[in-house]
Amino acid sequence: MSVLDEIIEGVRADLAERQARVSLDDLKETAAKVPPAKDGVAALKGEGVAVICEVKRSSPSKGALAAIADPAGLAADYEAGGAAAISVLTERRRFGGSLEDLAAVRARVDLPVLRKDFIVTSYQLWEARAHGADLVLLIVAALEQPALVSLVERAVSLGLTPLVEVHDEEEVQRAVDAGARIIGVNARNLKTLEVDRGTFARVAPEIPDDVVKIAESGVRGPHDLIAYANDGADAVLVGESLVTGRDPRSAVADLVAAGTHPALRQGR
Ligand SMILES: O=C(O)c1ccccc1NCC(=O)[C@H](O)[C@H](O)COP(=O)(O)O
Repeated sequence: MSVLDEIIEGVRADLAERQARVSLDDLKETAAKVPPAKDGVAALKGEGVAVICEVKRSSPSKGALAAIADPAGLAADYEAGGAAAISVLTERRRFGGSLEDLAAVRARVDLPVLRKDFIVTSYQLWEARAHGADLVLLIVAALEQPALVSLVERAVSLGLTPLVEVHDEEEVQRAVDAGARIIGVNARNLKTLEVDRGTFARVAPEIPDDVVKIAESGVRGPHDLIAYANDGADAVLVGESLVTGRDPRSAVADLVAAGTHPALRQGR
């Protein structure tokens, strides 16, 4: 069984518990009271390279990263540093996240918030909306094509912006066919967990011009952002280096400064 399969097995078990506790009707009722979702595409397609900052306590590849007792406080620091959006890992077993983290972050920041999880059913989309998410991650490698198409459509119908994650050229085609307007190329191989920063440069040319391109994983600092930007990234998604650093706010500010530097614009 691959790491991805193992993660999804755990996600399904946790999901079954939540579904037994909270009916879909109740979730829909809660979602109806939440303010409308913010436009994820608009937030990520600005002048410079947008920086999406992640709330990430642990990971399958690295184990424990940071305790993050106050995820909303961390998100507020990210916002003050100039983040374009906040990614909240809500998977519990491997990443130490929760829907409570998502709701807390939503209540604290004005930025678009991404529910980053392993979404396999529309129930999880309703959960995302009910807890205030604006965007949701859909991983092509985790979904058969009919399920991907239906989750993209359902997400959009709920006002959510899907960020569709790919790892190779074939998955780009599937994401485009499913109607993705934002595609994230994850440099982390979900079978080996190794990060290959060259993945974005190989895969991004297959993504149509009108689709927002996000480089995910492996950003250690401004030099990695600049490399991804030179390969065509509209945005980067950063977790580990921010949560393990001493000053997340200034680390984000450094990334944002690099992403808006005039010299970068000339080459794009
Ligand atoms: O981070 C992992 O080990 C991981 C393993 C398996 C599936 C997903 C995983 N991470 C999710 C992400 O995509 C990253 O959290 C995100 O791109 C940020 O990456 P990084 O800046 O390298 O923490």
